[in-house]
Amino acid sequence: MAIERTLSIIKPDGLKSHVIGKVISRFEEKGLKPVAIRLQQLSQTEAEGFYAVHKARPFFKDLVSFMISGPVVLMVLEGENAVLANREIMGATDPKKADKGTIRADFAKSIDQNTVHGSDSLENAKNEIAYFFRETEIQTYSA
Ligand SMILES: Nc1ncnc2c1ncn2[C@@H]1O[C@H](COP(=O)(O)OP(=O)(O)OP(=O)(O)O)[C@@H](O)[C@H]1O
Repeated sequence: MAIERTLSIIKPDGLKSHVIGKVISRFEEKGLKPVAIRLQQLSQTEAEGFYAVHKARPFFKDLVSFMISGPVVLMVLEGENAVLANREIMGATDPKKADKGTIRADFAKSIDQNTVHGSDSLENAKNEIAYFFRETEIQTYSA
């Protein structure tokens, strides 16, 4: 088992529905430690840059508008197999298809307002963490 870091974002709908604490608890309960946390209003340029891989997708414009519709919580999560573990805790992109007990099944309204983002590979996690955090903003701690 490898200790990894991954980027997690609580999207604007998660803040509007007041589930920041519940979402973070889901991670902590499953052994993913937040080692950096910041509340931030993303600019349009930051959101477009973050989702640049989706630029050609039909939902890109709406995705960017949604991501700047209010502040988000940016987090680095650390733990065993953190990238995959986070994806499992989040559930499928579409909350209607997400397993019961996952964040998206329990808190998300729709595929476009799906409460959380999580890096989908270790390589993307490294890039996404570096997109938002300097190494000095990440503070690790043991049990
Ligand atoms: N068909 C769609 N209609 C509207 N929005 C979509 C659609 N597909 C994806 N999205 C939005 O774009 C985001 C990125 O899509 P992607 O396919 O990378 O999903 P994901 O990896 O599960 O989500 P994320 O990257 O946010 O963790 C999704 O989280 C969702 O908010």
